[in-house]
Amino acid sequence: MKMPAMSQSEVHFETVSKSFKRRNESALLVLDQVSLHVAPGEFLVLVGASGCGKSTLLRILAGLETYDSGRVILDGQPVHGPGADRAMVFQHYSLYPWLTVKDNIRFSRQLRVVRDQLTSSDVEAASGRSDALLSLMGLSHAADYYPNQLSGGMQQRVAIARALMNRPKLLLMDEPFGALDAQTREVMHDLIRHVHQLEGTTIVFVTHDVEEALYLGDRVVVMAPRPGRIDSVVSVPFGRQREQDLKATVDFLGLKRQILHRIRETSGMKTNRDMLEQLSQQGSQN
Ligand SMILES: Nc1ncnc2c1ncn2[C@@H]1O[C@H](COP(=O)(O)OP(=O)(O)OP(=O)(O)O)[C@@H](O)[C@H]1O
Repeated sequence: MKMPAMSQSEVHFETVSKSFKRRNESALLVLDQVSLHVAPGEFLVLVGASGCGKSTLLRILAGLETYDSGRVILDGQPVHGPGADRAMVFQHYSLYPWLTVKDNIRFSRQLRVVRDQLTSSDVEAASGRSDALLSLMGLSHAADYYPNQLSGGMQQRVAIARALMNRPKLLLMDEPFGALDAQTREVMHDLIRHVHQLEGTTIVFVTHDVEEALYLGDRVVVMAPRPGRIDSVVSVPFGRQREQDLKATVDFLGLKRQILHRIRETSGMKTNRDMLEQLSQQGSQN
């Protein structure tokens, strides 16, 4: 199935800083002068230890969070709030339980049609788009199901289809597969890569899973915590045609090890062996 190519966003973070005020404590500097460029059509993945500011960076780009200084430029314009040019997919599926799969996917488009006072042919075009997305996501047979009749992987496919419905130029994904089992995640990885190739939209994707990051991304940005900053950027050298076997290759495993090492180094996390030794010492003292 061929779908019309979307336009693709370009993003510049320019020395962006963000802190959160805390009651009875000094403000928490969550992002410290972060600069980052996301090229049009790029699949960029953010990884890093818990609390290093990945979700905050994504939410700023979505326009859901403010920032204190610096600039976030999306297609030449500063970001000051959410917009129809961006769509976000979260870890939890957040579908409307009272709507069928088909209506969940069409809902945001219908709202837009009403708001923009578009014509009935726009509504028809929206139906064509939702049918195409249902087919792309392998959900045509489930168009009339309700969310509680779907597995987690199916629900997340609906959420992705819904996000794509308005042809966003930028798709923001915050650990979208974090709640799925390993097998379903693999299926979703190939699906989202296929969607990216077909639709061409720029994607910024947050994950804890380095294997997922390397399998999906054109580049992997490693962030470091306290304060949140960019530690390093890895250009993924595997081309865009990837298959699951790639994950077992020496080159893939080498890069994975290198990134995991950076995450451990920057987070100050102890290794498993350090922790086990500490626990066994505590055990022998008791
Ligand atoms: N609204 C908020 N108010 C106060 N502190 C916040 C708020 N949102 C996030 N934080 C803090 O900012 C820091 C960065 O949070 P963020 O969720 O961006 O990190 P993350 O890298 O995505 O973490 P994780 O991988 O655990 O999801 C954390 O210390 C978090 O507790």
